[in-house]
Amino acid sequence: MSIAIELQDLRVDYGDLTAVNNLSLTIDKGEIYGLVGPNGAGKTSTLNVLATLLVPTYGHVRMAGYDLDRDPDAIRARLGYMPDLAPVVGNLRVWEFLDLYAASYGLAGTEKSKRVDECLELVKLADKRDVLCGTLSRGMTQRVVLAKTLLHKPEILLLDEPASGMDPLARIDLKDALQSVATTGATIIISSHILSELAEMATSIGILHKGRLREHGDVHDVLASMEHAISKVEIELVDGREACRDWLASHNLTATLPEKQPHRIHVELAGGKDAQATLLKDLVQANFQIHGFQARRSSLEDVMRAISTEPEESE
Ligand SMILES: Nc1ncnc2c1ncn2[C@@H]1O[C@H](COP(=O)(O)OP(=O)(O)OP(=O)(O)O)[C@@H](O)[C@H]1O
Repeated sequence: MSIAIELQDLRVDYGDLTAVNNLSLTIDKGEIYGLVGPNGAGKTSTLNVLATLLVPTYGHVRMAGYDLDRDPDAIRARLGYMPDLAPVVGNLRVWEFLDLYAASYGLAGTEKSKRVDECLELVKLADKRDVLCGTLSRGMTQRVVLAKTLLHKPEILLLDEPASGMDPLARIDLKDALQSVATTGATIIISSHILSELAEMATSIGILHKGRLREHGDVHDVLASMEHAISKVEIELVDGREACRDWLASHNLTATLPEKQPHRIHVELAGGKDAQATLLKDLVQANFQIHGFQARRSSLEDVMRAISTEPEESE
């Protein structure tokens, strides 16, 4: 598979603040890559560099076969960028809005109207062709802007928080639209601060925290690689739930007591299977009557939280 985007040691400083810190990654052609991180992680700064809107402090960027520092115009011509909350013109019909932009890309006549219709098909909005942009829902508006971003057949699409504020159904429509765009061979980067939102759409993810890439790869591989770092267990006791909670607290383990399950305790552990086995052994030795001990799968948000609370790496 050929590489669409390559970053080497990308760094973005704003004065004393390092927003992106030696970021290196490669993204294959046709991938939907999710860049995820909490607020301030450096996602927008990274996307702004890729969109050629921000000159990095240092680092090497290669996109669509061109070096960013040598051929920014060649990259721009192959790039589609959709910022968060991109505007539409409310009193234009969907096709008119797209037609306007298609003309600005130099398309004319039947070629122009054909491309407008193709893009509407790609984002699954052909039936909204004649609707006024101002009457569309947020999810549909985002897809109209996506259609606009596709008009010039970009090889690389950069979408900053495209799903923010969307309800689950609108996210499914966006996911379907992105998947159909990816089948045309385009490479897509989408950013979000919500990992589960991206996991629905992305083929791979990179988790950014304080400008550094903490995990990177296939969504399921990232989860699996984190299983050694954190795990959750559900303990079911015959009785003595509060005493067990106090015992766990005295061993620096945080437990939650689910309200509707009076005999159960949820515990978060630093560590995977070994840590779970040790905990079970210690609980039995401390004479707690264990009725059940079940490891629970870490959610994507657990992974995110674990990464956010990891100690800082030294420079
Ligand atoms: N133009 C700027 N000048 C100074 N600091 C900036 C500038 N832009 C961003 N920052 C800082 O750089 C860090 C990374 O910001 P960035 O917007 O890239 O992160 P983000 O992951 O996109 O966050 P968010 O989801 O909040 O937009 C933050 O601490 C932010 O305050």
